[in-house]
Amino acid sequence: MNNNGEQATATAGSDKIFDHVASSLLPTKHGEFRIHVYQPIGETVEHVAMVKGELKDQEGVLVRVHSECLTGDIFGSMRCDCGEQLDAALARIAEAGQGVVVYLRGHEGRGIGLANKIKAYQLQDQGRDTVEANLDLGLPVDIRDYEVAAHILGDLGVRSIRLMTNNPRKMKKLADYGVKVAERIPVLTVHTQHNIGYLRTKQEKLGHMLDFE
Ligand SMILES: Nc1nc2c(ncn2[C@@H]2O[C@H](COP(=O)(O)OP(=O)(O)OP(=O)(O)O)[C@@H](O)[C@H]2O)c(=O)[nH]1
Ligand SMILES: [Zn+2]
Repeated sequence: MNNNGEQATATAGSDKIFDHVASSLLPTKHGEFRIHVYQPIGETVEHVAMVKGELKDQEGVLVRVHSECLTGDIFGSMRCDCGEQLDAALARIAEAGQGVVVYLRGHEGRGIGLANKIKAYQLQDQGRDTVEANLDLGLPVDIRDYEVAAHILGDLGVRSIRLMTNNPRKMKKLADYGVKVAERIPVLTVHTQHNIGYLRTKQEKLGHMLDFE
């Protein structure tokens, strides 16, 4: 489907990697968006693009590529800043009148899944940081891939993006998949006693650009 909900097929070159399976208007507390659902070929996971305004052939489109975080996005967990970042991104896009949040399912826990993330939280309560906890579980620190996000942006027709992120790895991966990242826009959220350790580890071990002591 294109931005107006008409049927289309997502391809990059000749390699079709997903079906664009559904699209509808979606009124939200940030105003009206169009929601698009994408399903990778042969998978059951459903990714989402929340689109505001016309994106086709546009330069410098505001984009948030957001990794699913059930605890933060849905339940308002204060262990991380995901929910706050998602809300801030939707608000900023609404204010600009144009942009998209690409919401990546299957990215939970930086790719290790919900149960493993919760196991990691338990280890964090025993003093490990977010990186050490994954390693203690015998799991990689971050196995997220952004190819599908790049294809979704291609399907929406954006020419270049202003990416709302603090994560340089995400920027590089998207660029490696052919997305023209014109600018990075920091997504700064409030530090609390609950998330300060998580944010500090992101800054010190994962290279996130977070400007605090
Ligand atoms: N394994 C693990 N994953 C976590 C933890 N806290 C949050 N996450 C996951 O981390 C993902 C969010 O990634 P982050 O590294 O926080 O941020 P980012 O999206 O890479 O970068 P930004 O664009 O700057 O937000 C979500 O999928 C969360 O479920 C944790 O303690 N352990
Ligand atoms: Zn989170």
